[in-house]
Amino acid sequence: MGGGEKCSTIFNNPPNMRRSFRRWFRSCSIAFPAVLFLYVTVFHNGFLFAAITYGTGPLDDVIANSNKGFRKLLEEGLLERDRYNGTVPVHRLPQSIIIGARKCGTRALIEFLELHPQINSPTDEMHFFSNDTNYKMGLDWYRKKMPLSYPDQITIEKTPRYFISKISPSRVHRMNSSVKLIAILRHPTTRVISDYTQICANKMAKNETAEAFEYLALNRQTGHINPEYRAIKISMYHLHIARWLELFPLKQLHIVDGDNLIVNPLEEIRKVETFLNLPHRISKDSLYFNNTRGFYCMRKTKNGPEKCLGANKGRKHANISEKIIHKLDKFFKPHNERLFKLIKRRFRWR
Ligand SMILES: Nc1ncnc2c1ncn2[C@@H]1O[C@H](COP(=O)(O)OS(=O)(=O)O)[C@@H](OP(=O)(O)O)[C@H]1O
Repeated sequence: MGGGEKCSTIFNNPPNMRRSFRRWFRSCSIAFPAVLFLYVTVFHNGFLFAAITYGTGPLDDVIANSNKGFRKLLEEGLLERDRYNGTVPVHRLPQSIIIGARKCGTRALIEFLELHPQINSPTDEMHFFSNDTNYKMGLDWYRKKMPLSYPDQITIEKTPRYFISKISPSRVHRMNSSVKLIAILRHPTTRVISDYTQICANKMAKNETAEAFEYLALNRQTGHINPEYRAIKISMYHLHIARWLELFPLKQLHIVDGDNLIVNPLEEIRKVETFLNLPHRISKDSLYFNNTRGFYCMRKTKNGPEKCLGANKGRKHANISEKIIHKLDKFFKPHNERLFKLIKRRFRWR
């Protein structure tokens, strides 16, 4: 009879039933939207959560960040900091650009600079200003490719191609005429050989044969240096620097000594920190000489993991005869002089 009793209690006691149903309905009407809200905001997009909780950054950026999902952002520890300073990390256009030159140490430079807590950079080269297809995507596309950063951080992009690209200076200038430009240069002959070595390595990887250096670097009839060989053209630095200096004042261009970056990276990095108006935060603890690699490598934290650049940096150079090296050095001398005049600074290149 127990079951019957239960049924009868319910059916014979309608006010009680209505009261418990109302109580149940009321708690559901509060709990259900709350659970739904939490699910959608915290686990699904993060955008609403970020917008409501932090709500200080431009909506566009909050939406862009939400692509990563709130959990991902938390993993990266990015939003953790916001709890303290009330800001949201956003994608910013670079305030500084490493424009090249190719094979002068651009990768080492950006990786070393990344050790600075106030410097952020995208992992890849953007080729935004030098590539028409990318450029047509617009500044907002470019901006969203930049890493998230805080107001006290500087975003730096590096694309060595900008150095020789004729169109890049005016496009960069249009984006921001006060952007800080960083160029890194190395002995022009060493750069040519490094460039050729890289092209040989790429060809070998594709099972193709590379032409001999002398065929490329020398005019086949006269035996003189061939200024049309691309690797040689890039090393005629004044041609390219002049294009940048047509639009930007010299004080807005810092030139890193690529040869010194190899042997004394901290000295060069400190100069860049000063140029960017940043405190010196990269110490000798973060950079150490790796005997096996024969180059400086990095440590983000004192006992943290070590990181060296990939095997495609610091390859054994192709064997070039002393005679051709001498010819190249001689060829570059007047070009170097023109560069020194332009930049009001000399390099001790032989
Ligand atoms: N710390 C450290 N580790 C490894 N390599 C270093 C380092 N510092 C400077 N370099 C020199 O960087 C040269 C490659 O230059 P880039 O990074 O500009 O090359 S690239 O244009 O991006 O391909 C590369 O040139 P090669 O030695 O000719 O390969 C290196 O000499």
